[in-house]
Amino acid sequence: MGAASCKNSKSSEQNQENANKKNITIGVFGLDYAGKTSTVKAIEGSPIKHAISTVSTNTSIVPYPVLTKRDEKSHEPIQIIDVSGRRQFREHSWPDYYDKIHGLIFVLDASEKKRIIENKQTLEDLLGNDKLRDKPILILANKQDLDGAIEDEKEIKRKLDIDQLKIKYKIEFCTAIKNNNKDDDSIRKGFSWLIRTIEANYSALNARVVNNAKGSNRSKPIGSKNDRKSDDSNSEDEPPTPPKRMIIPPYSKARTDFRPTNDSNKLPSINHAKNIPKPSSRDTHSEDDNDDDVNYNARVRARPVISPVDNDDYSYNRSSNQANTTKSNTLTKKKKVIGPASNANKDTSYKKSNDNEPKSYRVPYESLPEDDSWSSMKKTSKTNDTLPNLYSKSSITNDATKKYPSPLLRDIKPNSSSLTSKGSNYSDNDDDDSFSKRDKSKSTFPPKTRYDDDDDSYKKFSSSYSKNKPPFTPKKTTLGVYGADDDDDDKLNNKTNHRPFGSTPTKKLFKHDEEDEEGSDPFKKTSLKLTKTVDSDDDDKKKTSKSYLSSSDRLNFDNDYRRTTSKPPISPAITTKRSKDDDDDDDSPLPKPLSRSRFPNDNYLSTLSKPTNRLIADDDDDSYKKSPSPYSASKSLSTPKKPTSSTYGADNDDDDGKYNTKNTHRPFATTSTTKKLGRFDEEDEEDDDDKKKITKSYLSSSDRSNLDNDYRRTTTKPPLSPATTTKRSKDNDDDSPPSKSLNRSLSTYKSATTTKKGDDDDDDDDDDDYKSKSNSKPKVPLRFNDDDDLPSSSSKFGTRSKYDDDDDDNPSSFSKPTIRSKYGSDNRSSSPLRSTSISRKPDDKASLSSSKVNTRSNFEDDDDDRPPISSKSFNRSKHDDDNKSSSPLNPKSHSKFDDDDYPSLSSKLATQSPRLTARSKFTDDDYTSPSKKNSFPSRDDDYSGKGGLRSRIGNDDFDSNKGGFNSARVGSAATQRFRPNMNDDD
Ligand SMILES: Nc1nc2c(ncn2[C@@H]2O[C@H](COP(=O)(O)OP(=O)(O)OP(=O)(O)O)[C@@H](O)[C@H]2O)c(=O)[nH]1
Ligand SMILES: [Mg+2]
Repeated sequence: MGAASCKNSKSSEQNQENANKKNITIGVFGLDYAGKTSTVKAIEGSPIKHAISTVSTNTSIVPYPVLTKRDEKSHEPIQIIDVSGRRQFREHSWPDYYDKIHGLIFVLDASEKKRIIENKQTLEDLLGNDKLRDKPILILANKQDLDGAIEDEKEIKRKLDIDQLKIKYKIEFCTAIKNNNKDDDSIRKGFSWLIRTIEANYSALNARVVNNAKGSNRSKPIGSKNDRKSDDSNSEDEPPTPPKRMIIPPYSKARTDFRPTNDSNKLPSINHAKNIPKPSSRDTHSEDDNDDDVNYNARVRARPVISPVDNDDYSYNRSSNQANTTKSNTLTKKKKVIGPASNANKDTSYKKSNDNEPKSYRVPYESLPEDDSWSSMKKTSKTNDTLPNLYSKSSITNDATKKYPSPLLRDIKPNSSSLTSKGSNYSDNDDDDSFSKRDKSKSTFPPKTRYDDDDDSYKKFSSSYSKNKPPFTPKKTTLGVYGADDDDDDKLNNKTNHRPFGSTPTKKLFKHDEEDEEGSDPFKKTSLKLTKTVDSDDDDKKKTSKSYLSSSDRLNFDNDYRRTTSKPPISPAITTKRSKDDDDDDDSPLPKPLSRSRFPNDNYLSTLSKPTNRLIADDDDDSYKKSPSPYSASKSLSTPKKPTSSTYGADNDDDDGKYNTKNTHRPFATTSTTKKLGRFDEEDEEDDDDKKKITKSYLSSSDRSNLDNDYRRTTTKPPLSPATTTKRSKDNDDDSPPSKSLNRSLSTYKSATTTKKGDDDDDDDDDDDYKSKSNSKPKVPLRFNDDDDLPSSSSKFGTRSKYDDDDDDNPSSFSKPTIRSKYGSDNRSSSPLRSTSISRKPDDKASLSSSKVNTRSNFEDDDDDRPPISSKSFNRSKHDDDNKSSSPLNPKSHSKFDDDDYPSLSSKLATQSPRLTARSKFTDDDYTSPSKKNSFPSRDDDYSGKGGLRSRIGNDDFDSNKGGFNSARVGSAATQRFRPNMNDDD
């Protein structure tokens, strides 16, 4: 009896423990380059010095920040979803995770004041989303180590307009990266707060998560083993089935079907470029997608990339956007591209793609360790998450679910937990404290942190928890282990010292696009693959990362590509140029002075100097000119984005109901974490119009970049003469009807000008830029006024205009036009040289990916992001983008997140040499003067950019960074170089 009772009590105790276990999922959001990934690494206990831009989504499992071993037992590890901050991801991928997370972390680059408005809007969108309503949020003002970083909490609150935020939030000032052995404990402190807060409200929060999961057809909580298992089997053997509920956006009808019904679990989420073969879909996701107009030919030939999922997402977004915002312009086109052909063949295509793909690629996918037990998690494997891509039908801003009034306005339900009642959850309570602490720590750097105590252990630990997907199962919730007291942080920290957040290897799912041009079937080219990479060592990772981070490394990659390329570069000039850029070019007799990454614009100059323009050579040029721009239509459809929180309706409490409903309509569909846009069917080539559409819609920056790469390989034709390019740009001005987009852009320009007249400072900049382009004058745009005082013109274009200020901050860039132009064009120019014929070697990437760093993104960035140099694309990006933003018809249509905003630098530079020049100058400065920001140049305001032209310009820089450079970002270091120091201006 005694034994039995003891046993019973023990089992009951275990049951209780299990019941108490909470599966918590945290989403990490923020603009690109904010430091999200770095933050996650820090939470994992393995801070890194250089992070690589995330292409899709990474899922990490970190140990619960426990105080005691018992706590450890009683808690499930925490799943952290690290998403890409790129605009397209923000719009299309982020919403997929909103209903799966219990809380979120918003990371912003506090040193990048130029993007503060963008941060504000992004945060606003997040908090305004019904799915995130009342979910606690930790706001991390990152990069405090950089000069000019906002250190004042009040200032942050004011700039982010969260003073009145009713939800539970906390602001922490942190430095996510390793900073000279100075550990910043604020991240973990904030994280602990977040977890505690979630636990305090776990029942309600988890109910929403679970309900949402159930609501979806494949409703299964994230990490559900069984589900994943079944899903996997399906994914392997069965063709994807269309999502049950599809919203067909006007332009993307054909495509919508195409999305696989796989569960998020089953579908691989894509992460870092390292796992993805060069031609991979990353491009599609790149922010630069806006430049879709870019060469259709290049795309089709060089690299068909498409993920059905992505397309679908876009379509979804688009539909939603149409209702509310202007964001989804390019997306629709993309859908078209994929369209019918894809539908017809989709099932078979999938299979084909799988069959055709190299086994090596398939293996990782098959071997997805979904069922890995916890022990397996401890393996040092690093995998990208398999997080599900839910169908996000709404963009961040446009989410249909956003019915609720701005979080700022709404009240929060009282939390049952003591914590809540205590109010500790609210940032106010902790803010001062934390802030003061932070200051202290700052002054007394390095502050003592648990890292300090147990660096070794924690480091070791970091990888131990990696798991592809945690076997999360919703369990009965109880009050958080943590007391109401927020002060637990210290304890937690202490604890954590001994038990640092284990890093979790992430599974990386990616779609592998075969470059088989043979296959007309787009699907054929696209395949979803799950790659599991095993990271043995943090050190190794670091090493790898370092190796890749350098621009030279990128160059190497490029070189590798080139080597792979069967065709030699066409023009010696180009070769020279290239050789210059690429350190690795053994073949090139020329010296390797600078890394391309550093001087993105080099190509540009070279291009100019070169007689021929690749774009011209393209067969599609004519068509492109003639082709109507579907884009414009889509744009016209787009509606101005909701500007502020005020827009949000009154607070609704129906979350659950809505949630469920939503879920029903939006089942977890997707799989691949990464959504990739841009899919090219060779069949499409037949139709010029289609081509055009496709090009526009699909040419994300990444795609463009890819195209570029492909281009280089394949392109046999020399680039057009600079004169031609210039002419083109001029033509645009002249109202020459090259394309609707151009016309539009033109009109936009005009309208912008008209509207702006008198606003030389802000809006005129755009015009100036435009003019300058045509004139080839590197004129420094007036637009670069400081931030916040945007003139009315800015308002026209939306919030972005506000960011114009930032640009102004970088006047120096203009002063250095020459340099910039020089470097800016590198990517492009090089691209044409490359011949498409060379199929990308997955191996290349694989090899790269082998580096445990998040190199994947790097690779993709490098190769893929490079936009093709086609003049079309340039013109288009420029004009289209501008048009959108500045279109008089849709004055506000320009959503801050428009893809256009991220036109590929190269594209713009190519065609708009004059403008580019000005731009380039700007960019160059940024690039050239990284010193301003400790080699962490802040990004241009371009993002935020003035709504209209200006933003584009700025964006262009960005794009170049992302598309060209970003894509090229091999390592964070390289990235840093690329990133313009806009902050410096401030
Ligand atoms: N100086 C400094 N640099 C940082 C800090 N945190 C991140 N970085 C750098 O900023 C760059 C971007 O960091 P990531 O962690 O990749 O940023 P992210 O938000 O994940 O960016 P995406 O994945 O592109 O969305 C990298 O070069 C990092 O090394 C910081 O606290 N201080
Ligand atoms: Mg990242």
